[in-house]
Amino acid sequence: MSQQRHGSTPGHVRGDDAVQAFPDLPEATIARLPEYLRALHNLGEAGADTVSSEGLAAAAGVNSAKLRKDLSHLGSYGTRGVGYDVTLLIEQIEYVLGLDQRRAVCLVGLGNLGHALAGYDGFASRGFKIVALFDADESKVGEHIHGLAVRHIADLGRVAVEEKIAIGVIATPPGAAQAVADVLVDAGVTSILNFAPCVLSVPSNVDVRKVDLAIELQILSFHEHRKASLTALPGGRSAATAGNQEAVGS
Ligand SMILES: NC(=O)c1ccc[n+]([C@@H]2O[C@H](COP(=O)([O-])OP(=O)(O)OC[C@H]3O[C@@H](n4cnc5c(N)ncnc54)[C@H](O)[C@@H]3O)[C@@H](O)[C@H]2O)c1
Repeated sequence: MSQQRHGSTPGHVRGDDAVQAFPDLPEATIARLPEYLRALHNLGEAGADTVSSEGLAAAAGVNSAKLRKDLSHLGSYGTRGVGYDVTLLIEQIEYVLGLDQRRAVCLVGLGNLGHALAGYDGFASRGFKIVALFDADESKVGEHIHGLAVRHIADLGRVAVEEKIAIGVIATPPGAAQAVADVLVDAGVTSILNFAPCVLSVPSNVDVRKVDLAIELQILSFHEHRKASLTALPGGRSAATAGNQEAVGS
């Protein structure tokens, strides 16, 4: 997943109180915090009270030096010989990510992808509630998907205010995505997750994150290409010993 930046202050993520409280938090660290959180939740569910930096790094798929540096930005250093308190660290990361407040999400475009996203449990279990669905196709309006009725995109402005929508997810064809982004922005939504393969133009106070699985596949294709050229080198140097793991979205 990539982030579109806006405005005259590159690197500054706007509209997020938690991040404003940590102005020096590097973007790459922010991107890894959800990985740590997921690993910590799994460890907590497995009964762990504490975890070493090596244990947490392995569970999150990063190296432990990077993890310690990331967590030091939050003022979290763990206890020598004991490690990090799992519950405390979960609370701390949730606070930084602003997950202590439940954020209402709307989804625009209820085609193949939109249907799958609307039924995805992973949003609710991680603190995001899809409160409204919108589409421009009259034949879809009124359809119930996982308990929510699809509304017409023309109602988005009113519903966004009523439901205090914080984040808009775009799952329309790329040709419609800019118009949908404009509607979201006019409705006061300042965070957009864009699944359409296009660049959106938005005001400087709006944050856009883009998800494009095809780009991730292209990056993997590059690694395949590189591995093939390395094994073809004289001496057959293989890259297979140094696997790289990067979360989709980082
Ligand atoms: N990010 C990814 O990895 C990924 C993966 C698959 C698809 N996609 C993208 O997601 C988008 C949706 O794909 P899909 O297969 O679900 O398409 P789809 O054609 O099945 O669905 C698109 C939906 O958007 C609605 N729509 C069109 N214009 C609209 C508008 N102005 N306002 C509101 N709704 C509108 C349509 O009525 C339809 O229901 C596409 O842009 C596609 O390229 C991204």
